[in-house]
Amino acid sequence: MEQKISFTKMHGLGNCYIYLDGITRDLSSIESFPALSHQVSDPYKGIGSDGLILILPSKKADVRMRIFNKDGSEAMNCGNGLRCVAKYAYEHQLVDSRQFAIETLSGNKQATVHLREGSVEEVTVDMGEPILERAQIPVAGPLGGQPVIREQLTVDGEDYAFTAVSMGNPHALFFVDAIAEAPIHKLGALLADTYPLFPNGVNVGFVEKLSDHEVNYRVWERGSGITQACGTGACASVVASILEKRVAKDVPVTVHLEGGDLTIEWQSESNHVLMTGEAKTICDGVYFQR
Ligand SMILES: N[C@H](CCC[C@H](N)C(=O)O)C(=O)O
Repeated sequence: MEQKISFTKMHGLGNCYIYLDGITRDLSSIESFPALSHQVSDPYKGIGSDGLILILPSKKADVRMRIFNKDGSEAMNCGNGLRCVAKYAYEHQLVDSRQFAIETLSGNKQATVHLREGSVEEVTVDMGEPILERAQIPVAGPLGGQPVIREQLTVDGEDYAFTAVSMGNPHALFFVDAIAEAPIHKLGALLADTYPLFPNGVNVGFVEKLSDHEVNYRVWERGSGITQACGTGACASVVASILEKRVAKDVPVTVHLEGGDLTIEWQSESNHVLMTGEAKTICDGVYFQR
């Protein structure tokens, strides 16, 4: 039986999701969110997106975000999604302040978001602490709390080095001399979803340092493939750049992504990572699920 599902399509730097409001609407008639994410993400038979995001009531924070990739897998966090949830919740009066907390599945439990004064399209998110312990990211291999910094990886006879960071979701960062030459298709397709070294899969990122406060970053996302932008990945790219001593802490770094720029800062005092960038609404609509 067909059911009509109201949605809002939003993006952060071109990383677009279908957002369902589970606070003012009842989503209990939807049988499977993973299946719905796969359906709506299809650009020809669905709406076209990088996945599905639910805005839900929370017992621990002001609102709760759940995020599903194109392939239906549920992720622990989504930076671009957090900025768009912040915009949606404020504009739809689901919260009564420009600053509030959003619960995610991330180990950091919740992110604090702040809509910049005078704007509903510029959001700063306190993403909490990066997770660097190998087993927590997770990366397979010797147990222990050591961070994974410039670990060697040989693929088809080619040697690579990566640094691994979790922002609640796992990222492997490869530094390249020129982002245009990053082996994003080769390593993305191989590592993102079923490679044994990454038991939960991994978002595969490529970073080119441009200056002490500027990097280029591109990504093949776990569960969604190449996207225009990845907020948690941009955070991970700056953390990895600092771990590899390419840039310094406490410096706002401009991360240039395919879809635009984010400003990321890893602060020494709090050990938290701050992310600032846009959040845009594309359209409201009704999806006919069959
Ligand atoms: N594909 C990611 C989730 C989406 C993250 C990204 N779109 C962001 O903005 O952080 C994962 O499976 O961990």
